[in-house]
Amino acid sequence: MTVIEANNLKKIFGSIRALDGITVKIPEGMTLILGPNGGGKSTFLKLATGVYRPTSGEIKVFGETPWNNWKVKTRFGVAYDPPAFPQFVTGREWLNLFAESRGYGEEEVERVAELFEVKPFIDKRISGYSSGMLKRLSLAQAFIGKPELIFLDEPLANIDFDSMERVIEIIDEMKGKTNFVVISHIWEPFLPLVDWVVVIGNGKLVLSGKAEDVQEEVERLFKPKIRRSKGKGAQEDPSPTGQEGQNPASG
Ligand SMILES: Nc1ncnc2c1ncn2[C@@H]1O[C@H](COP(=O)(O)OP(=O)(O)OP(=O)(O)O)[C@@H](O)[C@H]1O
Repeated sequence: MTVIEANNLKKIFGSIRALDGITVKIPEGMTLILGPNGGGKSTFLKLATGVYRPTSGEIKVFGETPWNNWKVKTRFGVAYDPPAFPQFVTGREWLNLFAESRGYGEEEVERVAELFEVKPFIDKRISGYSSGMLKRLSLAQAFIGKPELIFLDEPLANIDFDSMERVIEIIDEMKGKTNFVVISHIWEPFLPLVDWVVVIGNGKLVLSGKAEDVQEEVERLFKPKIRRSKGKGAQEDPSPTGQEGQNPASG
């Protein structure tokens, strides 16, 4: 089944062609959207979630146009990047309000707060949250009510390693019951879970295909090739302590 379908989708901001005619079908399961900075990934997500209206063309989620469509919006959860919240309420107040708008109560807020370890700071005002806390709050919000589809924009950004593992585990546990569309520059941890990959660059569709079929291409395009300079002062093989030639084990 197709979950998201775009036909010649365009979004233009003044002179910027953020999306320049994307035609793609995203099937059920977990989809990873990749691409260079400024390529149009977040714009695609905001069109899919009804934040933006297409300049031309169309996008459909569950067969419906998300712009101005409150009903279809209740069928998915979203965590945007960067997360945006009102500043002068607490995390709990915000999550309660959001849950209530979807017909859920405080128990559901407790569940997602537990899931993403938001509880230690849930009663503090959001204005005092660190970027990692904001990210965890945004993830908790996206999972309220176990929606049929969850969009996550950079879910691993700004969170510590333990939280990263947790996010991957949670998605793994929910896979099969929930569809995921994830944008992430840190994509390797997701590879074992991914069914479909979409690459958007320069406002255009670069590729779209089954994860197993495009994995090599994705690695070729996005695997970081970091070369260290061998110039003056560079060390071939630094010791973990940084004390070259003073390894206590060597005497
Ligand atoms: N609201 C906006 N107003 C004007 N220009 C915008 C707006 N949103 C995005 N853009 C521009 O559209 C282009 C695509 O941006 P977008 O955020 O979709 O890219 P991205 O692939 O998500 O990038 P990144 O990996 O850096 O997050 C960029 O040139 C960006 O500056």
